[in-house]
Amino acid sequence: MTSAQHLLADEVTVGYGRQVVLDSVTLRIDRGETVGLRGPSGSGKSTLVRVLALLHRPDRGRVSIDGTPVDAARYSVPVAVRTRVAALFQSPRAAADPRLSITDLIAEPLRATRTPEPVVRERVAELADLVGLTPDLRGRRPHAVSDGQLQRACLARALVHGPDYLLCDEATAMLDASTQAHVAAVISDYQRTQRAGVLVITHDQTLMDRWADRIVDLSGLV
Ligand SMILES: Nc1ncnc2c1ncn2[C@@H]1O[C@H](COP(=O)(O)OP(=O)(O)OP(=O)(O)O)[C@@H](O)[C@H]1O
Repeated sequence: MTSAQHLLADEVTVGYGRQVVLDSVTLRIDRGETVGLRGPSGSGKSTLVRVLALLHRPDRGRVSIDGTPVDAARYSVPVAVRTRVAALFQSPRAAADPRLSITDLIAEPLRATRTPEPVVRERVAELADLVGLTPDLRGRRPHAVSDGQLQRACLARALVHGPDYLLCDEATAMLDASTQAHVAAVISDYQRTQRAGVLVITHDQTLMDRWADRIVDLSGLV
């Protein structure tokens, strides 16, 4: 019997105060596929991403990774499990610590899991190359690079542990056309070569149609 290879939100319910945002929603992302998630503004797409990324614990229901249920929030989950899932959000400035250099930003998740420093340096250089960050940019801090360059760094950081699942929440929305195309291409290549499962949220219907293997509508997931 082959083991399950999917990231699953299973009958997940989330409310903020009295507002129920997700009501028993089930969504499955298989390894090797790109799922597009759409739904009206405010329908809970970002909330579902935070639940799947183990950043928000649902009120009911659960997330499972490759068939193993995850019942705790991110930092109570063992490293080997939580590093299987990474997320990339719309605003790199909100996600990046302004005190860190681009290199340290990418390295942060590796250092947090006590990776030996020579391995950190090698992996950061490899990923910075992959996302197109030239060496002159790597010592700069976030205020000294563009949004597009910072989002490339956030993508490198998201990939640094080699996640099996990557969640992209409007990750290319703030980027100019050429950076958007490059970031999307890096994610697609990663998805193919690592057989990763990818979730994409974008308001750009053309990009969604091109990128996703299948598209699910959040309003149809209850
Ligand atoms: N931390 C929070 N506290 C209170 N309410 C929240 C919080 N986060 C989201 N909400 C509310 O939950 C609802 C769903 O928000 P969410 O961002 O998940 O939707 P979305 O589908 O991603 O929207 P959009 O397409 O506009 O980004 C909205 O009404 C929002 O105001």
